[in-house]
Amino acid sequence: MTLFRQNLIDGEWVGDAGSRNINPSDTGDVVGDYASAGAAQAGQAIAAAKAAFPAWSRSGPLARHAVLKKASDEIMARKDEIGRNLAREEGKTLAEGIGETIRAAQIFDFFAGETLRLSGEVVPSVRPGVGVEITREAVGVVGIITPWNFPIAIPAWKIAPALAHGNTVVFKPAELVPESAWSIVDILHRAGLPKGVLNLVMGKGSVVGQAMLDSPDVNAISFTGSVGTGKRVAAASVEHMRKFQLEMGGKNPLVVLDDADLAVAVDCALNGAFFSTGQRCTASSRLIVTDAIHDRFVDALKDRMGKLVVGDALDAQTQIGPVVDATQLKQDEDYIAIGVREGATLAFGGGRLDRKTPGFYLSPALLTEATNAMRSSREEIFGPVASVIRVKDYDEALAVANDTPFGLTSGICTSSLKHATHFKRNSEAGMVMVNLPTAGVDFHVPFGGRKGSSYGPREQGRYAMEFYTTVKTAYTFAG
Ligand SMILES: NC(=O)C1=CN([C@@H]2O[C@H](COP(=O)(O)OP(=O)(O)OC[C@H]3O[C@@H](n4cnc5c(N)ncnc54)[C@H](OP(=O)(O)O)[C@@H]3O)[C@@H](O)[C@H]2O)C=CC1
Ligand SMILES: O=C(O)CCC(=O)C(=O)O
Repeated sequence: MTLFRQNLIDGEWVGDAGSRNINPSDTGDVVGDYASAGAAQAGQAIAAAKAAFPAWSRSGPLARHAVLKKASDEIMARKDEIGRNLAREEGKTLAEGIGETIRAAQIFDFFAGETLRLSGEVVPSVRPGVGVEITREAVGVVGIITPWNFPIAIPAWKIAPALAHGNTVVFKPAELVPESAWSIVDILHRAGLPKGVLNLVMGKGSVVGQAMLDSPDVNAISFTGSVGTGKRVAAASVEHMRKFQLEMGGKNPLVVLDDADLAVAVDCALNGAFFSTGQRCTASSRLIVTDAIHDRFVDALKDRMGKLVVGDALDAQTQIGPVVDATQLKQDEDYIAIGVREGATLAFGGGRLDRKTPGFYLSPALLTEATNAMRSSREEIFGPVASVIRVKDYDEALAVANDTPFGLTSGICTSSLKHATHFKRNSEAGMVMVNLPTAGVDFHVPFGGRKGSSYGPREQGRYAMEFYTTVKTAYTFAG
């Protein structure tokens, strides 16, 4: 019998089956059927969150700590099962799926701790006899809209701080990956959240997401996804004068200098560009390589790419799973063709692969002799495709790295302290890596970028409080 999952609205599981979840490694495998909310149900979820807000925002830290800690413990205890489901619905490998599930458990644990670390300030006024208190309050109803590429970690790093700081939530996950989203909502619900505090509205972005954008009762929206949808979130949020936070694309550079350790550089490129099938906003899609190491780097990278095992995400041997769906596969292929038309050389991969099961398998692709002006070097591809751009020296590498509309992550492989230090200071990115892949970040420190990649306060770690709280300054005349 096919699994069927419903939406959670005001503490009740509701809705008829409306959308089917398919395994991208085997399109004949149905993960389950899922409710698909309409605008009316989105409205009910928002109303429930609004009604639940006064009590939840006044609940003490211990009540919030208990729920978040319990959720963390259950996610960790069920990491293999939840991680396997994640790999089955999204297509990242079993190891990546389990790793991401562990990361979600760690995030809930971190924010359980945050509930006990909340603090304010008491400062003397410039006026005698007056005291000033600076406190943080919950924002209200937070709309959370998430993408398909990190089906459990991204919902976790938005939902956990929202709840920890006393907000109520309306959560709309990506339609492609509802099982992971459903699992964490089910776990949090059973962990003891009062009704209405967390509402799940699976459904189409153009319907459910849009209803959230259009509602005056949604006080803040945290969004991760494409630049196009991010701009819609921004425009609608300005209209309603609400807080909003956007995490969007990247065109992240990995600079490889002549003095780099070749093995480290190739590891960083392979991991950053192709792991998770390149479907990370932090992926290294531009490999900017100085002249003297260029040919050795390309040869060594091609050699390693040739050994990558591309296959069914649930097969323990697989290193690169399938692309998430047919639309994304076509986008990847289109960009490879665009790169070649613009003059790059397809030095490795780029073709569809046949495997035992029908799936969206693409051989990781390397474009060489690329320039930074090519569309394939400027626009986010979001697949296992990287371009190598040859430069003469560090100065040119830095200029090319910064010449992009995006600014999420950047990386440099070098043994020079001088260049590493200069790059950390001068890279126009929110996160900078030295001798590390551009993708794969810690869960307890700020995450976010500059320019077209991000808007609003940082996510994750203590810095998340900036978005999920609002500051109040209170003056008291005590005589
Ligand atoms: N920065 C990142 O981490 C990500 C970047 N991307 C980029 O975006 C491209 C397209 O991916 P895609 O999944 O279509 O990205 P979208 O921006 O369309 O999707 C992200 C989320 O927004 C929702 N959404 C869609 N339309 C609206 C709307 N009008 N109002 C409110 N919410 C809406 C989606 O719902 P639903 O999909 O369920 O309809 C999903 O939950 C990728 O190829 C990649 O380049 C994609 C994912 C993550
Ligand atoms: O690289 C990471 O660890 C996180 C990437 C991410 O958040 C994303 O691709 O949306």
